[in-house]
Amino acid sequence: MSTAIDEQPVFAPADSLLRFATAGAVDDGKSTLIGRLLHDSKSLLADQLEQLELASAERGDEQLDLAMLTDGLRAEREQGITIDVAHRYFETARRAFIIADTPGHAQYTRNMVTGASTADLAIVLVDARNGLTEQSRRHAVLAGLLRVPRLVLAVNKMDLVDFGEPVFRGITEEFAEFTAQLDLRDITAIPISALRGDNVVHRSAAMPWYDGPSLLEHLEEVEVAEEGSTGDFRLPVQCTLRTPGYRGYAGQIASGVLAPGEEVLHLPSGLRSRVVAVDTADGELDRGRAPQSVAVRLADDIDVGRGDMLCAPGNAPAVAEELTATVCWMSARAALEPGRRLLLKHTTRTVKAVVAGIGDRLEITTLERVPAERLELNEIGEIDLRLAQPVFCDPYRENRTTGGAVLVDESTHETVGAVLIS
Ligand SMILES: Nc1nc2c(ncn2[C@@H]2O[C@H](COP(=O)(O)OP(=O)(O)OP(=O)(O)O)[C@@H](O)[C@H]2O)c(=O)[nH]1
Repeated sequence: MSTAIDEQPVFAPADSLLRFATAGAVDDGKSTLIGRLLHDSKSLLADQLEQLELASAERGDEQLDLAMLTDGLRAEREQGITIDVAHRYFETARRAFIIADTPGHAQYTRNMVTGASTADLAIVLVDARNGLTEQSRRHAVLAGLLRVPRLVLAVNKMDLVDFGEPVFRGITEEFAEFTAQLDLRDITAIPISALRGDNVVHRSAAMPWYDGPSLLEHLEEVEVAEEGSTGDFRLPVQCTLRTPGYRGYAGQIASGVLAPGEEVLHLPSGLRSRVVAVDTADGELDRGRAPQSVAVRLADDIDVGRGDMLCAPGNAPAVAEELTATVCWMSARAALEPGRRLLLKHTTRTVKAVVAGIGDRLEITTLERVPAERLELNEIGEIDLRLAQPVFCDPYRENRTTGGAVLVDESTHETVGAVLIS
C-alpha cells in the first residue's frame, strides 16, 4: 500500500458536485468505506495520514484503521447536540463530493432523512454475510420516499464470502425484487471490500466476474440531474437588500432559471413584475439558476419581504393553508398526535401549524399502510396540517425544496418532523 504524500495529485477544479449519503446498519462498514474512499483517492492531508498510520501501528494493525477517520468525525459531531449527520468534503480530478454520513444505530430513520433529503445519491451498504436485512429495506424505502435520484447497493465484506458471485447475485436479485415496488429509478449494485479496498477506488482482481465500475468510478461518472434548474422558477425570498438607489430581493433559487426581461409572479400578493437584473456578489448574471444565491431587481415597486416567493407565472406553486403530507416523526419526547401545535418551517417562511388529523402509518418493511392514531419516534405516516398563514408549495415529488418542510417544537426549538408535501 503506497502512502507517499508526494503522490497527491494536483486537483483540477472539479466541474460538478455530487452529494451522497451512506446508509447501513451498525458494523456494515460505513466508516471503513468512507475512510477507504478518502484514503485511496488521496484526499487525506499529510497529517491525517500520519496520524492514521501511527495509530494503526500502535495497535499493531497491519491494515490501516480507516474507520478511525470517520469515528474522529463522529466525536466532533457528538459535541453538537442536534446534528446527527456529519458531512465530509473531498474531491478528485473529476468531481467534488459531499458525503453525508448517517449513523446506523438508534435514530437511523431520523438521521437518514436528514442526510438523504438533499442527496443526489444514496449508498445502501449491506454485509455480504447477512444479505438484506430489515434495515436495508428501510433505507431503500426512505431513499424512495425522499426521492433520492440514484441508489448504489454496495455489497460489502465480499472478502468474507470468498468473493463469490452467487452471494452477490442473490443479494442484488432480492433487492431488485423488493425495490420494484418503490419509486427508485436508478440502482447500481457493486461488490466491494471496504477493508481491503476491492472495487472501492480501484477495480478488484479478486472478482473477475464483475465487470462494472469501482464505486468511486461510478460516483465520478454518474450523471447528476441538474436538479432544480429543470423545474419551474421558484425563489423563496430570504431578505430585501436595500442601499441608496438599490433594492434587490435575495435568496437561493430553489428551482428553475431566471433571466432579465422575464416576468415573475410575487406571492402572496399575486402581482407580476418584470426582472430588471439578477445580481450576485460577483456581478450581474445573464441567467440565474438553481441552486445559486442571487438578488433579483424588479421593474415595479412591490412590497416583497422574507418568506415571500418569486416564481414563474405560468405554473405557480399552490398557496396552501391546509396541507396533506407524509411525515417522518423525529421526536423521542412525545408522539405526534392530532391537536398538537407546532411550527412549520417551509423554505424561508415559518408559520404556526396544528395537526388536524393523522391518516395512515407506513409499515416500512412490508410497505403496508395501517390506520394510526399517533406517530411515534421514527414512524412515517400521512397527516393533515392546518396553518395560520399560507405557504407557497409544490408536491415533494415535483420539487424537493418547495415540497419539503420541517416541523419544529415551539418551546424547545427542536426539529421534530420531516415533512414531504403530497
Ligand atoms: N473483512 C472485512 N471487514 C470489514 C470490511 N469493512 C468493514 N469491516 C469491519 O467491520 C467492522 C465494522 O466496520 P465499521 O466501518 O466500523 O462499520 P460502521 O458501519 O461504520 O459501523 P458504525 O460506525 O458502528 O455504524 C470493523 O471491524 C471493520 O474492520 C470488509 O470489507 N471486510
